[in-house]
Amino acid sequence: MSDTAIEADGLGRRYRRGWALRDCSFRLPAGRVCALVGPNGAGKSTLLALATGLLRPTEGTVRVLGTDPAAAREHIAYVAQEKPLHPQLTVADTLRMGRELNAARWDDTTARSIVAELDPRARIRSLSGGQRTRVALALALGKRPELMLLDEPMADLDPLARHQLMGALLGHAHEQGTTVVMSSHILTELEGACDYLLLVDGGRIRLGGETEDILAAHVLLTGPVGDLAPHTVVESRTTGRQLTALVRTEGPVGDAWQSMEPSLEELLLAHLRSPEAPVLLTPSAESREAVTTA
Ligand SMILES: Nc1ncnc2c1ncn2[C@@H]1O[C@H](COP(=O)(O)OP(=O)(O)OP(=O)(O)O)[C@@H](O)[C@H]1O
Repeated sequence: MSDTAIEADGLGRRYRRGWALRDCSFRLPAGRVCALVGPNGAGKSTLLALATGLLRPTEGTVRVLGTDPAAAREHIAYVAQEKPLHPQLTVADTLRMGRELNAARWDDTTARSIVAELDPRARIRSLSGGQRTRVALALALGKRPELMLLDEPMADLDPLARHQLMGALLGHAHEQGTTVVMSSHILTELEGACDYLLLVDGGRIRLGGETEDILAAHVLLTGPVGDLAPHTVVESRTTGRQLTALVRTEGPVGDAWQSMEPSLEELLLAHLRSPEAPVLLTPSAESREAVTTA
């Protein structure tokens, strides 16, 4: 089993109207639960589709579980944003199809538990968006994949269902050592769930690495307006004579400043408001290809 779930090197994808993703080099170690965040149109779905092998790169490479994405497909479960399922099949037929397609590994107990509250005779076309999500997640978990790629999986679930399914997903991932990549716009939901982070913005990776290490590399400073050197300023705001700034520290912070660790939401929002802030990849998130060829 590879110790790397995804490794991208100079990865790019162009559509007719321009680049959706460009110059992406990063590594996602295996066994992590990774939040994939970024604004609308940032390139998150494109990155996930490239990792499944459903899209081909225009430039660069992506390797998944140590091999070509197409060769790894059997070990990948992908839940696309639009949750494509066969509308005319029933819930029970859909799970049966999952079992037949993945006979060697199928986890029927988990798959059934995810859809336990649905009528097995109900046709997919008659289900609500959130109910379809349940079926799509049941298929994904039933497959016992090594890598789950989930594109906004929780977006149309009610808060209770979201809580329950997130718990089931994380419990399963923990038990099986599955790597999970989950795109989402709900930052507070990701905070407790994900131990790894990829921030994509404008088709490029802006932050990558262990959530804890990325948070620890930043502080929120409040103090008198003044020079913040040698620290790297991600974002700063002045109110009268008071300055509030999110910085990457380059040494001790002077006594004049009050410092606080930012929340994940504060950190991400500051980076999204400051596209010029330098990229930060922790050592584990650096592509080995890029490192060895640099
Ligand atoms: N099939 C396509 N044809 C042409 N352009 C596309 C296609 N798919 C995506 N794009 C463009 O590529 C860019 C990235 O889109 P993508 O769907 O990857 O973003 P995203 O981060 O997943 O967005 P969202 O959060 O809104 O789902 C956007 O500018 C989008 O318009």
